[in-house]
Amino acid sequence: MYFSFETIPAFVWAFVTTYVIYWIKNLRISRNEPPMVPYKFPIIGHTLDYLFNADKFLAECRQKYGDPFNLYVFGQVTTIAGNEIAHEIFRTDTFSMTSATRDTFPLYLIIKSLDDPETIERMIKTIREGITTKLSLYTGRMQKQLMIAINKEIGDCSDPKLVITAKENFSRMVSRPVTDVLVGQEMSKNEDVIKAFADFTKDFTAIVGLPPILSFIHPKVHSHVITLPLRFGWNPIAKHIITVKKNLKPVLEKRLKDKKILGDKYEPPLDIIEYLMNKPEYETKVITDDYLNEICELIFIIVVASIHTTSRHLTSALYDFAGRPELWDDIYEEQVRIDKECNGELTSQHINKMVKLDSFLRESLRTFDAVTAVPHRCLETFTLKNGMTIPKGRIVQTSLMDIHYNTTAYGPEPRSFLPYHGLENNFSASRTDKNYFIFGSGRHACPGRFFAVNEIKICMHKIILNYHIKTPSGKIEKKVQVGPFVSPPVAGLIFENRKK
Ligand code: HEM
Repeated sequence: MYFSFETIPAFVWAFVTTYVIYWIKNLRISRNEPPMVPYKFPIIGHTLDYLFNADKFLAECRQKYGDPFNLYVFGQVTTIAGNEIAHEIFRTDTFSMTSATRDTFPLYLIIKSLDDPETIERMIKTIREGITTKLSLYTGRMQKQLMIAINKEIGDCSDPKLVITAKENFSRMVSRPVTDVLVGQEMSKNEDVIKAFADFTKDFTAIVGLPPILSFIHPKVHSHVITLPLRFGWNPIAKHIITVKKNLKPVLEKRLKDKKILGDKYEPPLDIIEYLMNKPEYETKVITDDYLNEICELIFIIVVASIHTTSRHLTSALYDFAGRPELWDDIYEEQVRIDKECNGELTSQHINKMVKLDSFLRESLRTFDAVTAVPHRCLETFTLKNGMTIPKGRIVQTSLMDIHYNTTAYGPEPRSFLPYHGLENNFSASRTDKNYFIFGSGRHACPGRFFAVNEIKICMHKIILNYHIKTPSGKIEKKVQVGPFVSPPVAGLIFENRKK
């Protein structure tokens, strides 16, 4: 094709015209839709308010326009659902979280089986049958792994020690029991595997976690550009999968061999790889590369869902504890009493007795401060009970602030930390309800929440028993707010051995 500099203006005009047509078309709001909040600047819409003033801005919109309302953010109309509407969105399969996160978190490019809806169903079943129903059998092992992790990552603090939590040490802490449960006790001794699981999500997010600036053109442009390096073979996180595959292969082969030799006398280890090997769809006589890939992909999807989430909330709960000296004695006393009762060997019953710690954790999860979370895409035009219509393709963001800080459920000061609200109202940390969406809601509510809450409780129980914990400022440390997203504080925590 002939190309000259004279053709450039033509290209620019074509681009601008296409874009303006797309923009006008995209902004067409049908009659029964939630109200569109007015904005000053075309194309930019509400993006700046959403990025730099999300909490206050959304609260003002909610007050003026009710629940739900529409914003124009990063070139897309987005519906914001709060405490009156969100449970309707979460209750129906017409809205999908998997579809909504496809463009912003394209994990399917690394883990190909994610493209098959059956994989998600299989994973959820695996978590429910292989972890949640067996949770009591894992307690001893989780405790052992967490003690190893605490000694390694925090260690002896005869003198006060500042531990920088923004490093990976807390995800390694969480990664140990997860490794034990997923790939077995033998592999949980392997530091490379623990590191591979701990670092996988962080490394993936580092590649794809750019602000969706190109979504102003189209969300697909953003997702295609951020994944370019992956598509062209630069895949720095493949090394984690290779590490796990290399170490997993001999373990699976030994299990197959033992089963063959021992027959009925074979004692199946309790872990997810054994659970999978006994499922008809994973039955095999030989560990081929395809087989290894299939098992590894499922394991890594569980890793992505579990480690980063749990370690963020463990870290945040430790900061919440460290910044509130008025709670230290009360919660410590509960841990001492339970420790004496179980002689240092926790069982599920003992974890259930940590009611103050559980209530404290629920409050830490409630006040985590993410403004919006858990986006869902509308798969078919949907009419809400109030008669409003959400069109096909629309992304609906959940206004966690509106749900978690509503005065009807949490009283006149819903933003204050109410450590025993859960205990007084019989709401455990893992129980979802319409005023507590940290684990989602409805049929797709997080299936790993019982495991996550147990892991955080065991870890906090052991840390509180062994250390005094303070913040460097002696006050409550601020979380890191980036637009509507939030991360735990980064000031570090000061640990000091308790005198026994
Ligand atoms: C504190 C830690 C965790 C938090 C805050 C968390 C939060 C969430 C949320 C908000 C959802 C979306 C729920 C919905 O759409 O209604 C979810 C889904 C999910 N979570 Fe978790 N999660 C955590 C830990 C875990 C763990 C440890 C596992 C695995 C062992 C896990 C596995 C999953 C899976 C498989 C889904 C998808 C469920 C579905 O689509 O049906 N999560 N999680």
